[in-house]
Amino acid sequence: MLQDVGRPALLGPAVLLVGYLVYQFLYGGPKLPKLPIIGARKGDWFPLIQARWRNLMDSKSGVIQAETEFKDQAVLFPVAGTGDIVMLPRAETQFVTDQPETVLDMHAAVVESMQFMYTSANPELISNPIHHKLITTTLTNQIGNLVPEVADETAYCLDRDFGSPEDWTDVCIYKSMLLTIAGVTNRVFVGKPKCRDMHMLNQTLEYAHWLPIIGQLLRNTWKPLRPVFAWFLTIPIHRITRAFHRSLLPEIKPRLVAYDARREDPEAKSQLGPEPNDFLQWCIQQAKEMGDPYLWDSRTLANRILLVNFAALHTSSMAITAVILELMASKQAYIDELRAEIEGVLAEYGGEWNKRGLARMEKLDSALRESARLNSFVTVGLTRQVVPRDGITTPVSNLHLPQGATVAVPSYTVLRDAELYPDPYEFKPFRFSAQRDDDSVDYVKRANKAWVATSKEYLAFGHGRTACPGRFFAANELKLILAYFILNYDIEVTGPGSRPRNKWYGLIRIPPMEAKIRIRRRVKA
Ligand code: HEM
Repeated sequence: MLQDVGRPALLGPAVLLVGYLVYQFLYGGPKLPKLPIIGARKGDWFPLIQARWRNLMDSKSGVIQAETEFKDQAVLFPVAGTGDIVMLPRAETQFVTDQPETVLDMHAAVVESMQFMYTSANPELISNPIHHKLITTTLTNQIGNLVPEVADETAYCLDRDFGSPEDWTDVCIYKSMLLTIAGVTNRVFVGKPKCRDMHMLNQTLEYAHWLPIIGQLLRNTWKPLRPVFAWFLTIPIHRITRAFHRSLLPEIKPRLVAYDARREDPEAKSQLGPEPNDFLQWCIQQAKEMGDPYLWDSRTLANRILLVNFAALHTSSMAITAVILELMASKQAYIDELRAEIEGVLAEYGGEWNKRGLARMEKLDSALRESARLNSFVTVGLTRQVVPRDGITTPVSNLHLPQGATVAVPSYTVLRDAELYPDPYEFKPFRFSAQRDDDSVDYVKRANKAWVATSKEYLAFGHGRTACPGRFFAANELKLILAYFILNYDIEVTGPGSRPRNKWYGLIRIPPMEAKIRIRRRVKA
C-alpha cells in the first residue's frame, strides 16, 4: 500500500492538490465577511461552490432572491467565472457611486472580468486607457459636427442590409443591427471609405465576440495556471488583432506622414486638404502631443481602435435590437406617434438631420430609455473592486470589505420597482417624455428623464463619475438609426406578449440574437 503512494499516477494529482490547497490558503483571494449566500441551499456540502454553479446556470433567480429574501441586506452573490460578488443593498448605491477610483475601482473590475492582462496585445493601453479621455472630450464635443456623417452612413448601411422589400420580409434583427452599428460607428472611428471595408468590420465584430468568451474561460481557470492556458486560449484574439492591424495599416501610414508634413511645412496644409475628423485622427494627434512614439506606433493605434469598438459595438447593437423588438410587440399607434414626431421635427429643419433636431425628438429618446429600462444588460450595477490596503467599511450595512473584494448593487430589480416605475413590466415608450412634458415639475428633474441621464434608480449606463463615457455618442447614433428605420420601414406589429425573451449569460442579459422580425419598405405618401 505504502509503496503505491510513490507511483506517479497517485503522486502527480496529490502534489497538485496540496499545491492548490497551499495556494488557496496563502493567496486564495480576499477573505470575505460571512453573509447569506445567494444560490446556496440548506444542507449543501460546499455551499459556495454549489451556489457558484447554480447562479451561473440561473442568475435571474439569484438576482431576484437577493432583493426579495434579503432586501436591505448585503449578500454574497457567487457566480462561476464572474467571482464572488458582495452585493450591497440599494441604500448603499449612492455610497458606491460617490467613491473615487482610489477606493472603489471600476476599471480594475473590467480588467479582471475581461482578463485584459492576457487578452490585450497592449496591456499598457489597459493600465492607462488614454482613449477614454478622447471619448469624454473630443468624441462627445464633436457629436453635433458628426451628425451628417452618421446620418449618411445610417442610410447606407440600412439600405444595404434591408434593401427595398415591397412585401413583408423576415430579417434577423440582431445580425443586421450589428453590421449597421459596426459600419456607422466606424464611420466616426476611422472614416470613409475604410468604414465600408466589410473584412475590417468583421474583424471588429469577431474581436468583440471572442474577448468576453476567452475572458470567461480564463476566469474559470485556476489563477496560477492562467499564464499557461492564456498562451493558447488567446490565440484567436491575437490573430484578430494582427489581422485588424494589417487592415488598418494602409489608412494609418499615410495619415502619420500627412500629420508630420502638415506640421513641418505650412504649405503642405493647403495641398493636403483638411485633416480627417475621426477617432483615429484624434488618437494620432493625442499621441503626437504626448510625444510618446509607442502611442503612434501603428500597432498601438490599431489596438486602440479595436478597444473602442469593443466598448461600443455589442452594447449599442443590443440596445437598438431591444427597442425594435419592443416596438414590434407593442402597438402600431406607438410607431405612428414616433413617426409623426420625427417627421415634424425634420420638417422644421428643412429635412436636415442635426443635433438640435435630434435633441427635440423626446419621444424617440424616451422609447430608447424605456427599452433600456426593460432590457439593460446590467443586472447588477456599479461592479467595482476595493482598492485600499485596509479595505473599506460600508456606511449602512456596516460591513468591512477587504482589499480586492468585488462589490456591486442591484439594478434589474430596481428597474422593475413599481414604486419607481408604475406598471413596471409594460413597455411604455412615452413614459419618460410624458414626464419631461410636465411643466409643473422642476426643469432639472425633467431633464433627468433624458436617456443619457443616470441616477441610482437607472443604472443602464452606470452612474457617477465612471458612468459610460460613450453614452452621449451612443444615444445620438441610436436615435438616428431608429429614426431612419421608422421613417423608411414598416414593422409587422405582432402585439403584446409576442416579444421573444432575452437570455441570461451569467449576470449579463442579452436580447435573443436569432429573433426575426418582418419588415417592408415604406411607401411614403
Ligand atoms: C447603448 C450603448 C451603451 C451602453 C448601454 C453602455 C453601457 C455601459 C456601462 C453600463 C458601463 C459601466 C459603467 C459603470 O459601471 O459605472 C460602460 C462603460 C464604458 N463604456 Fe459604455 N455603453 C454603451 C455605449 C458605449 C459606446 C458607444 C462607447 C464608446 C464610444 C462606450 C465606451 C465605454 C467605456 C470606455 C467605458 C468604461 C470601461 C472601462 O473603464 O474599462 N460605451 N458602458
